[in-house]
Amino acid sequence: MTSPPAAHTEEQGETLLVQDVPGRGKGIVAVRSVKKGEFLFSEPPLFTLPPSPTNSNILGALSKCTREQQRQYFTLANSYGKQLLPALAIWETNFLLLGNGNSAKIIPQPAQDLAGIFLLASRFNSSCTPNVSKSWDELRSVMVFRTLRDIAEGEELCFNYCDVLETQQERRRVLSSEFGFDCACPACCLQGDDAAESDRRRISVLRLFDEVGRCGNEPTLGIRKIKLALQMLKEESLIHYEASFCYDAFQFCVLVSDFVNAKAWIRKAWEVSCITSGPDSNAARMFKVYWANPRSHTLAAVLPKTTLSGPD
Ligand SMILES: C[S@@+](CC[C@H](N)C(=O)[O-])C[C@H]1O[C@@H](n2cnc3c(N)ncnc32)[C@H](O)[C@@H]1O
Repeated sequence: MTSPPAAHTEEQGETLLVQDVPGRGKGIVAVRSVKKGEFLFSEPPLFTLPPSPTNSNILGALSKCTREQQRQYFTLANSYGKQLLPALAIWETNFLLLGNGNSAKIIPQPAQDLAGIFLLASRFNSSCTPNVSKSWDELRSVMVFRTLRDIAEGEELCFNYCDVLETQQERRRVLSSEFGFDCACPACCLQGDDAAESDRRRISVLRLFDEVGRCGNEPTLGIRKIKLALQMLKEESLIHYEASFCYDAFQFCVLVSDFVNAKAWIRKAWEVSCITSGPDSNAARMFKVYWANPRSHTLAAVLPKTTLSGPD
């Protein structure tokens, strides 16, 4: 029998508590204030399987776990009641893809075709304005959780189960049909003008992603759109995707040999990726290399020289 996988929390001392959260079953709550970008814990999966296993695949994986691990597995939340067999229902309620679900989609995520069960992280509820990021550490085979903003003592810690750049209606539809619950997060509880304004910003950011990608020959326009997207992400308290936009801005700057502003943008991309994925992540490491030497980028000096602008 393998020894029980344990979440690695000792660096933080007493930071988290699993407790009942009104209307959402159990959840994870901060027992002290936590700074933005802090490491919360890392956790190895209890077991991993391809994302759509059968009930017997799951029972097979559980048979290799200790009795205590099996017992803990069957205490996890089940959003499917009797619609599915218990082991499968618990898997469907709690599995996490082994990938970096919420940072810039710049670096390929080789482990995305596997999913896993994490006994502690299964207690994270979902928020569409999350304050926690999760990233899969391929080298150490652990999921790493960090804070995306400053957290007050007593605040619930949540990551997002679905794409935060969708409208409230679409997010609620996905969370209901694919995850089996009605989302009660603050963003999904907005009503009237507030809900419409939040939808408008999130959809605009999604549209700007696409538009920025089509600005290859118009770097000035590209940077203007990036600044607009960053402003809307800030207004939505979504740090997600910031690093990706900053990396795009860096590329516009190197295209036209504006290496001063290129450095400012890639520095910001590095800072954000340290918060969302940690300083040892592939993205943070790549940004650091370009920060040291922006001229090493393959797009350097492809267009006529001009000066753009740096982050606000
Ligand atoms: C992975 S578990 C999270 C921990 C769970 N609350 C528990 O008691 O163990 C997922 C389940 O938590 C509940 N949940 C998570 N996020 C929620 C949210 N934003 N609104 C309402 N329920 C939520 C749903 O029942 C969902 O199926």
